[in-house]
Amino acid sequence: MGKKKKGGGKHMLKVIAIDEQLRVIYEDNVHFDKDLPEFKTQGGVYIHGDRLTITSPVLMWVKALDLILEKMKSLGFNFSQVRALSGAGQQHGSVYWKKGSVQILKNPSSELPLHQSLKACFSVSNSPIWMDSSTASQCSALEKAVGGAQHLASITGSRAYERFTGNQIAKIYSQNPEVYMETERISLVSSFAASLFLGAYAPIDYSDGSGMNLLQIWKKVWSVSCLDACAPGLEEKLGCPVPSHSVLGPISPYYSQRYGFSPDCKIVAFTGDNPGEMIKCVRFSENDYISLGTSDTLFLWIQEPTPALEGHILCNPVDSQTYMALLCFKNGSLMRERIRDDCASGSWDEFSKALSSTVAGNNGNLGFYFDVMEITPEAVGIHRFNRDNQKVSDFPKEVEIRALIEGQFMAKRIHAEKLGYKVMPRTRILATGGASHNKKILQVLSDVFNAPVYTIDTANSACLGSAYRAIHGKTFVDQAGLSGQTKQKVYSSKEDQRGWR
Ligand SMILES: Nc1ncnc2c1ncn2[C@@H]1O[C@H](COP(=O)(O)OP(=O)(O)O)[C@@H](O)[C@H]1O
Ligand SMILES: O=C(CO)[C@@H](O)[C@H](O)COP(=O)(O)O
Repeated sequence: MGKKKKGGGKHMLKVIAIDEQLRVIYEDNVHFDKDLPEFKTQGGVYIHGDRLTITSPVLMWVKALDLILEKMKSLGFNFSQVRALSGAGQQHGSVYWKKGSVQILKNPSSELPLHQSLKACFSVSNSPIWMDSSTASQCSALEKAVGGAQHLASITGSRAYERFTGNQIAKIYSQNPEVYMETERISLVSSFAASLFLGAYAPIDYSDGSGMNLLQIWKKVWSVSCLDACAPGLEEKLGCPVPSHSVLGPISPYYSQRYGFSPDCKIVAFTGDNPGEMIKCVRFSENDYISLGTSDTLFLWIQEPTPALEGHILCNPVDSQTYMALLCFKNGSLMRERIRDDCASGSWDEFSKALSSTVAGNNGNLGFYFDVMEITPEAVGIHRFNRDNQKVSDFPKEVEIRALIEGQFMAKRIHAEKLGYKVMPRTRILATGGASHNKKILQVLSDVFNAPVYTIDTANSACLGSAYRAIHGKTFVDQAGLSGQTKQKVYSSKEDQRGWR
């Protein structure tokens, strides 16, 4: 069974149950705004007056869990059959447990919904989440304390980001030291949800822990210099990080008494939504995954990462010896749509025809297209260069279309390679999102990466990934046949078409 504290956003809690054949046998969700209107959130969050501070009420998450379990019970779901349970939560968000709360967490009354027992357990009632960008000063201080942005990236996999948990904790400590002192444990959203099932503070897993600017990703221990730069006594409040597939222990007796779970049901470490999605999409083999949705996101399997100022390196949730790179490009589909409207009369068919009528390499014509400030790299504007490397102000329409698509994919490959990514003979790219319906676009992707491209279905990815990890954690991976994957090979690179390399 897998649970996830978001879903195509951060606005719902989802549940999926799978059987031994990995078939989905139950699926449901609780929508925070609609099903829990008493919290008055919008999209599951509160946007504060400064427009920078963004939080979610922690008790809303607990109440959502009560609601979804009650719903399953009333529909006759057989909890006693659940052998293992895991989950994924939006990355970076943090939960602050008040001193003494562990006793309540250990032993809540099975007569009451959990949110009633836990209502006084949180020293911060509104949890900072990944959308928050109010910690610019803490980010500069952290980079300065450890010797610069690149040095921080070399330790933790990322330079300082405002949403990353260490900077959020530093802000709470500097603004409310008494609240920080009153806190006995700090959880990520993922380890918080795991704690609710475990009836004890669940450890943070390596993969989600890599989104904090605090974990030394090589030795997989907290970095003392980062901890010290954020707040005093932090190590104790975080607990020891663990591998993402760790079995944390049996489910809390509360769930056996209230819902009929077997006392043998195991809780497998929860992780972040992006690592969870990686697990679902690549399953347990070394694939790379590109989501071509509103924005373009790359999830890459990396053996020897070289953290850079752009992009994130996280510990790999599937294989603790390797890493995953996460790269996000804001100018994805909306940029493609704009060029489609300008150069192909708003028609994807015409856009595709332009790609077919031009040659790979675009006769040396190249462009960078950023209608909005890009994340990777931080740049804006449209920049075109001809075969003589001269800046030009426009291209013929079909050259423009190819320059856009080749430019977008070359940027992805170059930024990925900066992070240590290597295209290998075994490289396979799994593509998803709206633009993955366009085979001409996928052909360019395949040519640029010189690797075969497959399309995959990613509905409920992070949630399903959690359910797979529940099985993975219980180590009956082989019996369950987790190496299979429903996907469709759509395009081969030119080299691949000549035979298997
Ligand atoms: N045939 C197509 N060719 C290229 N892009 C497409 C095509 N069909 C849809 N898209 C793009 O897919 C985008 C939506 O992708 P989707 O994965 O649904 O987005 P989201 O990230 O919001 O989930 C649209 O913005 C659209 O530009
Ligand atoms: O900040 C990040 C990744 O670094 C986000 O991906 C969060 O993990 C939540 O994302 P969505 O709910 O929008 O997918």
